[in-house]
Amino acid sequence: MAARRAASSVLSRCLLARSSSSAAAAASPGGKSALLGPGALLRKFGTAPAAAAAATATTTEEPIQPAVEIKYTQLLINGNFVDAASGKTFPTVDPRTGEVIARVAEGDSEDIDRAVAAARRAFDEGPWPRMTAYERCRVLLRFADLIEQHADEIAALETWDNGKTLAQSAGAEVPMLARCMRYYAGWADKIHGLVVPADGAHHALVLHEPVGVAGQIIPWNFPLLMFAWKVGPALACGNTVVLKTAEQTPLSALYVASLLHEAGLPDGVLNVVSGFGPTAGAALCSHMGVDKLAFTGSTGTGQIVLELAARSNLKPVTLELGGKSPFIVMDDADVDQAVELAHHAVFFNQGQCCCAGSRTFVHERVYDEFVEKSKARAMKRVVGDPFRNGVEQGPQIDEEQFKKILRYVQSGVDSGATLLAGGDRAGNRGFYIQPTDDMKIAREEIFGPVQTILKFSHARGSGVEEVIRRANASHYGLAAGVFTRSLDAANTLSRALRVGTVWVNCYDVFDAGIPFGGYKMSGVGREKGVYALRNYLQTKAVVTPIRDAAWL
Ligand SMILES: NC(=O)c1ccc[n+]([C@@H]2O[C@H](COP(=O)([O-])OP(=O)(O)OC[C@H]3O[C@@H](n4cnc5c(N)ncnc54)[C@H](O)[C@@H]3O)[C@@H](O)[C@H]2O)c1
Repeated sequence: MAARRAASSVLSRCLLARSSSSAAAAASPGGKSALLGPGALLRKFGTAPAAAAAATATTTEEPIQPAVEIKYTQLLINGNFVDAASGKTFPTVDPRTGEVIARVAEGDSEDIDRAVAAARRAFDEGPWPRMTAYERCRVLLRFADLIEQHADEIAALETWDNGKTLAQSAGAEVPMLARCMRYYAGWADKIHGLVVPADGAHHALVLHEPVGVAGQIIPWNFPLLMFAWKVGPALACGNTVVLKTAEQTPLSALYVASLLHEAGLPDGVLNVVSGFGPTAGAALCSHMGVDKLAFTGSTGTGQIVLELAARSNLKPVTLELGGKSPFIVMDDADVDQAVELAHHAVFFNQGQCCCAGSRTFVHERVYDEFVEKSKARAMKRVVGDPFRNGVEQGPQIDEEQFKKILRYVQSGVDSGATLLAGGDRAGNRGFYIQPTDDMKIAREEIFGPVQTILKFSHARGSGVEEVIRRANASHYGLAAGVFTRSLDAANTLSRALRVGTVWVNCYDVFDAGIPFGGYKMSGVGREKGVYALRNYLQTKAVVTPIRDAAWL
């Protein structure tokens, strides 16, 4: 059988459900809660008994050989693929097997120096900021065409290096990369300033200029999308770039960067350095020759990035950080649809999504039905080789993340949970749990396929204060989902939630034109849409006297 169904290996996603007997707990905000978790496929990484059993059950087949050649493993500096100055390399690993796909040049501070120097020259002396905006637009449009021509290879590379399903790479991420590039190509010749009607006889112009050299650091969960969100607006505005990719997923950015040069990008405009955070990443953040930083990753690293930027040259920083997003199901919701949407909100991309709807709040009137159906849906989830048709969930990115997810589930157990597993474990199908909102698993970002289902209540027809308060009781504020038939509830919730995106009766809609970013510790600034252009533009006022003005 191509893809093994979880029904035959239900330990791959356990259900941790709170005992229903406690009236006190049901009445409390922390109410009845359930956890659906982890469905990882990691033959070499399994440790905890439940997850290890699932991993073995789903990975007995030989991995499918990806139909793509690894062409680029060196750093891209000044238009050339080169070795690291140190000569060092590091392995990039197939998350299906733990085996090495390729060894990749390991950039560090010396390579960052080389890349920044190339970007500086390309900005100060090169044609990119000086060519017409329409010419820049055409390079980006040609790049989008090349992405589509090479879509199969790019998608295969992404799935191989990251473990996400090929269906997702080919059906969503590669098309979104091309779409995002066309979106920003369209902006290139529409960036213009203002004329201000100043007091007195002065001609006051506001020019929007490129910032200069942009340093960009991206994570491993959406390597291509993060490339698009960073590189697209920076290049459209006429900047040059040094991009530091995540050490777990260096391959796809190198491939598409080569296509961007084929599309006509001048040398030095985009430099790609593979390497680790504390070495290459920190060097980029601290570099005196970098004029702007854009970072996507965890909140903890974001704090380091901001500090390094402040201590060096005070370069402005955009941060896209972690989340613990609420998904709110009201009592008027169609439960079947809500279950499906909530399932995708949290399990999409193996749960490795900054905006994963990982705190599912469900109204008490539909809670039991919701939990039952969510359990059935999670049990049905197809875990397996991400190259196989029909597989919904591949492996987690690496051993570190896999173990971290299991530790979070264990922390639920340590907080008084009883494990409920299913299927083959007759009579001992999992853990029942009594979690509250204060549990670590309901507060911290797990970044894995673990769903926390929390119960809330309010008298029908009255306000939604309780769920608003609990949903907002987080240091994060990235996104939220609201599932209801009531326009009033949707309007109230979407204004009250302190988050950067509210999806109403939908989730994970990532149009290139819609801004994305976080409140609170989920980030600073916005990416995508017209808002991302602001990150890469300086504002200059030019004032000249007007002699004999016909009008002011
Ligand atoms: N808000 C968003 O748009 C968004 C999107 C995707 C992912 N994320 C977040 O990213 C995180 C997952 O990614 P991760 O585990 O790779 O995060 P991470 O912070 O560990 O790494 C992200 C990037 O930062 C680099 N880095 C690490 N230490 C550094 C340092 N000291 N100085 C400079 N750079 C350093 C890494 O090499 C990597 O390229 C999650 O928290 C997720 O929520 C946010």
